[in-house]
This record gives sequence, C-alpha cells and structure tokens, in this order.
Amino acid sequence: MKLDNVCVIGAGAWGTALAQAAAMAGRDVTLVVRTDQQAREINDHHTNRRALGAQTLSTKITAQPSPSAADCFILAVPAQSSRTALGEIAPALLADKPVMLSAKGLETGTLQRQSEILADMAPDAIPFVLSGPSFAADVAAGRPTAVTLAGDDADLTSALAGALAGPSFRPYAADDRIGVELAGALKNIYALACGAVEGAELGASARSALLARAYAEMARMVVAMGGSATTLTGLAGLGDLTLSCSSPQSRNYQFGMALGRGQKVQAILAGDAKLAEGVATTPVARALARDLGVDAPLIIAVDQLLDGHADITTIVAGLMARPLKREE
Ligand SMILES: NC(=O)C1=CN([C@@H]2O[C@H](COP(=O)(O)OP(=O)(O)OC[C@H]3O[C@@H](n4cnc5c(N)ncnc54)[C@H](OP(=O)(O)O)[C@@H]3O)[C@@H](O)[C@H]2O)C=CC1
Ligand SMILES: O=C(CO)COP(=O)(O)O
Repeated sequence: MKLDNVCVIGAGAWGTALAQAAAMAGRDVTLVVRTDQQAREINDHHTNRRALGAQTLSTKITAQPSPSAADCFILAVPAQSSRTALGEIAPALLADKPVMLSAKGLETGTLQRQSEILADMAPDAIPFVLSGPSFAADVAAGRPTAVTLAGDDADLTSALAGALAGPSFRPYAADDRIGVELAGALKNIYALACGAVEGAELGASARSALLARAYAEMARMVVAMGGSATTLTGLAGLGDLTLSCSSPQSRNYQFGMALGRGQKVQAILAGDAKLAEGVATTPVARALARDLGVDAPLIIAVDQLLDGHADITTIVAGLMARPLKREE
C-alpha cells in the first residue's frame, strides 16, 4: 500500500506534532484546520502558535480546511470530539485507508473506545491506535521518544510504523488495539490521581505506591475488556503511565494537582485549564468497571474527587482503610 502522504485531522498540539513527525519521516502532510487564520499562519509562517508556541513547522506540512484524499489518516481531536469530526468526513474518503487514532479517552454516554467510534462512523476504514509517552512539544521539537502503533494486519502495521519513523520518533508495531487504546485512556485517570497526591503534598512514596496499584488496576480493566496485560509492559502502558503520573508537563497531572489543592472541577475549568481527557473518561471507566465487575478502587476514588462529594483526605483515608489483600 502506498503511504507517501498523510492527512492529519485536528490541528491542536498533538495533531500538529504528529504532522511534524510525519513530515520529519519524509511524508507529505496535509493538516486539517478550522480557521482561515490558522491555515494562513501554518502555510505562510510555518508555525501554529496556539498549539505549539514558537515551534517552527516543516514546510512539508500544508494546512487546509477539510480533509482530501490521502494514503493514510491520523485523527487527533479530543476524544469527545472524534465522533463529530468523523461525521464531517465522507466515509468514502476513509474507506480501505489506514486511520490512526491518537486521542486518549473513552466516549461519554456510549462508553466507547476510539476505534469503536471509527467503526460506527467509517466502517470501511482500517483502524490503528497510536499511543505512548509523547508530549506534543517534545515530538514537535524533535526530542526523541518511542510509541506503540497497534493494528490488526501485522505487515500493514509495520509499514505504517516505518512511514512515521524518523530520527526522533520511533513507533513499535503491535497487535493489541484494545490494550493500547485502553492504556492511553486510563493513564489519564491515574495522572489525575497522582497529580492530586502531589497537590495535596502527600509525598513521593504515596505517589509511587499509587502508580503501582494503578498499573495493577489498569491490567484488570484491560484483561476484562479483551486486551492483553502484556501490552501494559510496553510504551503505551508503563511508558505513558510513568510519564503522565510523574510529570507536571502532563495536563492531566496539572489538573489533578489543582484538585489536590482543593479546587473544584468547575473552578478549574473556568480558569485557563487545558484539555485534561481524564476528566471525561473517569466516569466512563467507572461505569465500564461496574458493568464488567472489575475491582477499580482508584477509578472510583478519582471519580469521587471529580464529582466533589468527598475531599482528598477523606478519599485517601477510605482507600487506606480497605481490607488488606494479597498482592497479585
Ligand atoms: N498534547 C499532547 O501532548 C498529546 C495529546 N494526545 C491526545 O490527543 C488528543 C488531542 O489533544 P491535543 O491536540 O493536545 O488537544 P488540543 O486542545 O491542543 O487541540 C484539540 C484540537 O482539536 C480540534 N477540534 C476539536 N473538535 C474538532 C472537530 N469536531 N473537528 C475538527 N477539529 C476539532 C481543536 O480545534 P479548535 O481549537 O478550533 O477548537 C483543536 O485544534 C487528546 O485525546 C490527547 O489525549 C496524545 C498524546 C500527546
Ligand atoms: O498523553 C500524553 C503524553 O503521552 C499527554 O498527556 P496530557 O494530555 O496529560 O498532557
């Protein structure tokens, strides 16, 4: 399959960074933007300041107002906007084309993963999931990282990984789409939790204990939903979990820090909070855990913190007072 050109839908931080990675890998890239002003800025000045500050973008990136025919596509809008964004694209454009899903979140209401949304909206597209430890600013600046690209066809997944690979962006091909997708979505919940621990000044020991129990809980969720626990040992699992749960650069971690300092969700959102996917994904994950009968005390704890019915001191006391159990 020809993979010379890539169309990226969503010109926020991540879409622009992935456009840059694809361009650095030698691809011709079209980046779908929503305003003429953003198109002019990218095409004339090779920057997208709202998304990536002063970062200079490759001249191989061309901005345009709507998607056009391409060898493969990357969807990079927030998880709750994926359905709307896909609804604006003629399904025929995506038919038999690889579509790489890069949003890290579960859909409110439907409880769906991104690839389930794609299957609804463009059933003939070929789904791939891209996830792993990768801050947009790092990727766009050419700082090195490695990610997981999961797809059903091993040869095509490897070919796509090769089409995106550059000196500073190294995708590993994998086949567990469900595991990779869930790891990306769930890590945002645990980043909220770890940020809250930091905001409440509960200490580095608490944060690492939380991280380890988060990993165990994430494995229970992934296995219950048909993914593989082994996937979590990789970039999309351990790699992204440790990044997002330990770095104030993570927007979810930042949001968690504000929660831990006692701020309410509405107040944080009313400020200049950036996108924190875990806020919408937490109640979805809680509903999924309930439906699947998965023991998920940390997801429940974050949901309680978000819904404001308990403060962090009460929530942590509740977690610590649970019956002792064996580590498995
Ligand atoms: N930033 C990062 O470091 C990383 C982000 N991700 C994931 O990528 C996803 C996007 O995040 P990010 O780029 O950072 O978010 P941003 O808030 O930076 O950007 C979101 C972009 O999506 C656009 N958008 C929203 N709705 C639509 C729509 N219906 N159609 C077309 N475009 C739309 C927005 O346009 P407008 O501004 O006009 O509203 C904006 O350009 C998230 O799921 C995130 O978890 C994954 C890895 C790294
Ligand atoms: O997913 C990310 C890094 O891998 C970005 O995390 P945040 O959305 O929390 O900033």
